[in-house]
Amino acid sequence: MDPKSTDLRVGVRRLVSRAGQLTRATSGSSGYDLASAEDGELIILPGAVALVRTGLALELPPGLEGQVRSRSGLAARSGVFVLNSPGTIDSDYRGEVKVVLANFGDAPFSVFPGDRIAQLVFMEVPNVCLVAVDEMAPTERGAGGFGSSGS
Ligand SMILES: O=c1ccn([C@H]2C[C@H](O)[C@@H](COP(=O)(O)OP(=O)(O)OP(=O)(O)O)O2)c(=O)[nH]1
Ligand SMILES: [Mg+2]
Repeated sequence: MDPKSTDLRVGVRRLVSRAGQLTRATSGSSGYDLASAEDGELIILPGAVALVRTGLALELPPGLEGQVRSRSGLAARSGVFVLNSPGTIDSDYRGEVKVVLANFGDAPFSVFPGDRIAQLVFMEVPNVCLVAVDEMAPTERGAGGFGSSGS
């Protein structure tokens, strides 16, 4: 795809030859699919969690993060999901992107090299200026939370 002048440059480094390419299933997909770069089958037992290698490292520009999100098909069909979804890939991280994959299903789940196990969505992180305050503007919700609006 030809880069447009408005595109944010994201460097992608493949750490191992078996690492997949970051691609989107369709041009309208939000997420780039993350595939397993483990060197063999990985079996995640029911109730277990595995840290799955992607073999990829990213160079994100300041102000951009990567969010590691579950794939709904894996969640709906197998009960397999990204435990910490959305996982945060910090812009200053230069290590390997890994996926914390949990199996909530009732059967062992096999991950083979190249299997698409999660997706990566790029999101802009606004710069904020934190200011200590003693008073806050009142709102209708106030301190209500955790079901305060009813079931
Ligand atoms: O699903 C994830 C979540 C994080 N990371 C990597 C990239 C991220 O920049 C780094 C730190 O993530 P996080 O801040 O969530 O972890 P932490 O427990 O706060 O560790 P740290 O103290 O290193 O920030 O770990 C992943 O590869 N996959
Ligand atoms: Mg952290």
